[in-house]
Amino acid sequence: MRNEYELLTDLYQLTMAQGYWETGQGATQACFHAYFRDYPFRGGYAVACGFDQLAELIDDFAFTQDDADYLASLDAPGGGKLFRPEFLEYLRTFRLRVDIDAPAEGTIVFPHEPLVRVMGPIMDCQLIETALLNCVNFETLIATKAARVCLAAHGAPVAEFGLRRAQGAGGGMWASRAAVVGGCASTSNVLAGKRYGLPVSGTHAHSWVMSFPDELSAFRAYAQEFPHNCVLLVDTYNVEQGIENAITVGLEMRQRGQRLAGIRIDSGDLAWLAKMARRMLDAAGLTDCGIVLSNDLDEYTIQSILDEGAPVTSWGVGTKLACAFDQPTLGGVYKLSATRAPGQTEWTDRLKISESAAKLTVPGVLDVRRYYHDDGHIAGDMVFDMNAGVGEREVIVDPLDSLRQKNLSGKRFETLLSPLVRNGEVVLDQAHRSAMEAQRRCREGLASLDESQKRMLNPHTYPVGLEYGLCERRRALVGKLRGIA
Ligand SMILES: Nc1ncnc2c1ncn2[C@@H]1O[C@H](COP(=O)(O)OP(=O)(O)OP(=O)(O)O)[C@@H](O)[C@H]1O
Ligand SMILES: O=P(O)(O)OC[C@H]1O[C@H](OP(=O)(O)OP(=O)(O)O)[C@H](O)[C@@H]1O
Ligand SMILES: O=C(O)c1cccnc1
Repeated sequence: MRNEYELLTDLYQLTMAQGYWETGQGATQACFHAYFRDYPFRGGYAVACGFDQLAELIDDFAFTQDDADYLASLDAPGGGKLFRPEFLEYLRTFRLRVDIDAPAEGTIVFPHEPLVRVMGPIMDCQLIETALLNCVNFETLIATKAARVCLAAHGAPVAEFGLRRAQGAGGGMWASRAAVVGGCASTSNVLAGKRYGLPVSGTHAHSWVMSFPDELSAFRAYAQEFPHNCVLLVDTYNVEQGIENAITVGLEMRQRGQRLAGIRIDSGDLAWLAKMARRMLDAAGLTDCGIVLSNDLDEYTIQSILDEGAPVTSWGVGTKLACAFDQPTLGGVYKLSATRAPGQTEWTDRLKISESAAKLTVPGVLDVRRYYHDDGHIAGDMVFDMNAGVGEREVIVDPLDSLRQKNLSGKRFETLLSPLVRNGEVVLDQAHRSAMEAQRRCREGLASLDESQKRMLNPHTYPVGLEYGLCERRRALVGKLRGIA
């Protein structure tokens, strides 16, 4: 079945499109940027994600006769039809003509810098706005949550278990992929594994144990069936008794030349129980049997359990990861920053002024330079206008407080945005769209952050600023628009 992404939008995008088409305004070239304003989860970074989905959206974007028939059926509130038949006829042959640039998935990103740049006829740019924000906002949020959870786990593998609690099937699919981009070693979501090439993993449920006359026979049956990846859930009735039964089965497996891979504890005081389990397993000689913990975990409970010295081999994290439990949205926006009349070469700055400094937009056709210290840690991000370039003094100015400035001259840098779509065609090859490749990039990106930016409590704020000349230009434009310059 087609995804029908062309209709996965707010109605006003389509009514504006008809207006643009009718007035001839639709041919005006526009530049939009998607960005977010606040660090998710009160953290110190975010993990860019959702661009594979965005590429799929662009690939599939076409209005069918069925779409046109549906739109033709919509009544205008005051009477008559909402859409003109000539416009719907135009949509039938419409092809997107946008250029889209974004950082590679898995790149570490920060508030107030462009996460996606879209350029093309203004009508085209707006027709994709809602669906673009839908996938980039959600996936960036979940990839960031996953990175936080995995950092808290200190390298022990985290399996994503959230599908059953995710926000619908679509949310579950994207959450599983984004969780792996953010660092999860695997997902329990089989369709996501198939569709996105993610490692899948799993243990067994309490129902397996409950369906047998007793726990020991349930464990024995499971070990017979899955001798190569046997993780036994020990908390169906009594954890201590469950561990003893697992030990019995583990020793039987050893006699057959097999290994009990682990036990899973899914309730109670997980730190206390994990320590008890380790003592019992070691005393029985099963020192190579791992301990998997699950049950309503997130980065905070994982940190607390590890702070208590719990000997944990791996983690299963579901609900609080797949639903971004403590912050359900990233709040990313999509703002017009420049326009160009048909046939012209020069871009005209566009600015939205708001009483709140945080909501003042940035004009121009923007990109980001990421500067590095000699030791490989990142030093600061500069938002600059691609057409104006960067002045000789590589100074960034905090967009919310112009007194805060930082000189980045002489440091090594890279530019973050790279081509994803050109003239409506996806140009990023499949290899660069892989979730596992994005996971590697995310790991490297997290290693380039200072520890102070990764801590959970009041992390250090990373310097992101406007290039000095761009900041001055914005200041002048604000004055002009307010009639004070
Ligand atoms: N040592 C620990 N430190 C911090 N948090 C913990 C620790 N052990 C367990 N937790 C967390 O405490 C919460 C306990 O939740 P809850 O009371 O629902 O668990 P439970 O008693 O096992 O019941 P249920 O069977 O319904 O899951 C979970 O979020 C779990 O992750
Ligand atoms: O706790 P999460 O992070 O969401 O991880 C997934 C949970 O899903 C399963 O429980 P189940 O759905 O059977 O419910 P339960 O809470 O009663 O264990 C599993 O045993 C985990 O506890
Ligand atoms: O495989 C598991 O252990 C699993 C999968 C989904 C949810 N809870 C646990």
